[in-house]
Amino acid sequence: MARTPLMAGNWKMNLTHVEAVALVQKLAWTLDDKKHDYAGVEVVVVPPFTDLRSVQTLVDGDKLKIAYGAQDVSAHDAGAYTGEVSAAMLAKLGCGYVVTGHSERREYHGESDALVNTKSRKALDAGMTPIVCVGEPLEVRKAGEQVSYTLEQVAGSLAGFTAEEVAGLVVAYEPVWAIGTGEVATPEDAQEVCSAIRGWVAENLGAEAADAVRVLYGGSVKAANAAAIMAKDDVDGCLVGGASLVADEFAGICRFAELPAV
Ligand SMILES: O=C(CO)COP(=O)(O)O
Repeated sequence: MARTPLMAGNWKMNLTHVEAVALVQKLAWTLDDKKHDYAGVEVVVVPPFTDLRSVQTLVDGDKLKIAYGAQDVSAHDAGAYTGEVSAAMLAKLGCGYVVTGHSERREYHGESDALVNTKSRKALDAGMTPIVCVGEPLEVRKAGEQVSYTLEQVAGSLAGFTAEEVAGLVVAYEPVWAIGTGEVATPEDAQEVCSAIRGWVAENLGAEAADAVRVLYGGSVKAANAAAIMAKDDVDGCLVGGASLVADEFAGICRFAELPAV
């Protein structure tokens, strides 16, 4: 099965809603200007919560071919949870995606696989696609245990999901040591773990789900290295941090097919 490549820009805690509108406009303009027609690539931006309404208005008003999502979601449906944002609120804003279990949330907010599992379930039940993040810290990589470590996160984060549900979702492999460090994993490093994730899905949920689930790589992706990473069989897209804040750079990543895979 041909999986649609997905390029998602995680803006993290950057850009006001005013800046968000300018960036999405420039991104759309840059992609359209190249007559690229997105070449079958799904382009997604993941701004802070406060930007979502403005991005929705722009995307709907100008009928942009850019999807958007949120960086997190509450594990609760509604009620006395000060500061949290529910899946229903995000769905109402037209979010197609929700990032769950980003390593920054796992690290700074103590998010466990069980919590990531609940949040992913909330996103899915509200009709959005979770982008479930997994990946090992440097010590684990140094010990050569990146595959078993990451698969344990996958197993915990996806526990209880059916084969049909997993077929439709996205798993992002983001080795923590490659995030924001300029230290990009080699395409072979990315392929090793992305293929192990697909293998885990095959073993636990069947070949059909494994064939359909999209597995992204994230960590210091730029236009200059995207094509080589995307050339790997089990990498279906990228979750991009810093480079997604610059329209030309992110557009370059989305147009990876036109660039040499060096
Ligand atoms: O964490 C990331 C995306 O979610 C990766 O961030 P960088 O692309 O800035 O390394």
